[in-house]
Amino acid sequence: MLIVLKLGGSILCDKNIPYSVKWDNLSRICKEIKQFFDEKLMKNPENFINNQEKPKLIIIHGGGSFGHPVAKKHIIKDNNGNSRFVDMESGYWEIQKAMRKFNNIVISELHSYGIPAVSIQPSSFAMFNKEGLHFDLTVIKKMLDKNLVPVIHGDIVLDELNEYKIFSGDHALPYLSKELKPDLSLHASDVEGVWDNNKDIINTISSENIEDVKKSLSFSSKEDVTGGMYLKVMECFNSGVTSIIFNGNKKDNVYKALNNNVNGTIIEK
Ligand SMILES: Nc1ncnc2c1ncn2[C@@H]1O[C@H](COP(=O)(O)OP(=O)(O)OP(=O)(O)O)[C@@H](O)[C@H]1O
Ligand SMILES: C=C(C)CCOP(=O)(O)O
Repeated sequence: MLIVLKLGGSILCDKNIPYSVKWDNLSRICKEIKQFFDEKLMKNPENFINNQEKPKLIIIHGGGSFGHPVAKKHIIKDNNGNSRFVDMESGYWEIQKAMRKFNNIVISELHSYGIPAVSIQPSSFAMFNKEGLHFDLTVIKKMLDKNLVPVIHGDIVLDELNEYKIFSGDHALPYLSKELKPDLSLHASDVEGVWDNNKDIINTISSENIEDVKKSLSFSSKEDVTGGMYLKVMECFNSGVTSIIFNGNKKDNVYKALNNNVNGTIIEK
C-alpha cells in the first residue's frame, strides 16, 4: 500500500508571519502518522515479514512561511500582471536555504516520533519541460522499498528554457501520483474541502462539474506565490489523478485520511 500525502504550508505555519511554525499542528500530525503506521503493522503482523505489504508513505510539504515570503522578494510583477524573477544568483540559494530549513524542521519532528523520514530536495534535480514537471523517481522508489519515508518539498527549480520556476507541492502530488499510482493521494489543507460560490463544500469534482467549480477557485488568502486552491484542484484534475482535499488543521483528520475515512472534497479522474 502506497500513500502520497501533501501537508499544506498553511497548516504547518502561519503564512503571514515569516519563519513561523505551528508546532502544535506539526507535532500532532507526526503523531497521527505514527499511529497509522503502528496500527497497520499491529493489525497485520505478517507485514513485518512480507515487506511488500508494509504501508509506504511519501510526504510532500509546501513552502509555508519559509518559501513563500523569500520567493516573493525575488518575483516582481509588471503593469500587465506578468511576473519575473530578479536577483536570482543569490535568490536561488536563498529560496533553497529557506526550504532546507523548513524541511529540516519537518523531518526532525517526524524523527522524534520514530518515522524514518529522509529529505528530497527538488531544486537539485527536478525540472519542468513542455509536458510539465519531470524528475527521475528511481531513488524515491528504492527508498520506499527500504521503508524510508521520502519528504519532498516546494522549492525553486529551472525549466528546459532555463527560466526559473517555483516548484509547488501542488505540482509534486499529481506528478508522483501519476507516476507511482498510489492507493491514496491526499491534500491536507486549512479548509474543509473545496467550496462553491455559496461557500458550501463540494463533495466531488469531476468532468461533470469542473467548469462550475473553476469559477469558485481562487488563490490563497495568505502570503503565497503559487496558486492556492486553483493550482491544487486543477493540477490533480488535469493529471487525471484522484485525490482528496481535507482539513489538516482538525485533530485526527490526517489519521482518518490515511485510513481513507476523512470528510473533504474528492477530485475524481
Ligand atoms: N474554492 C475554494 N475552496 C476552498 N479554498 C479556497 C477556494 N478558493 C481559494 N481558496 C483558498 O485556498 C487556500 C488553500 O490554499 P493554500 O495554497 O493556502 O494551501 P496550502 O496547500 O495549505 O498551502 P501551501 O501552498 O503553502 O502548501 C484556502 O485557505 C482558501 O483561502
Ligand atoms: C514558495 C515555494 C518555494 C514553494 C511553494 O510550494 P507550495 O507551498 O506547495 O505551493
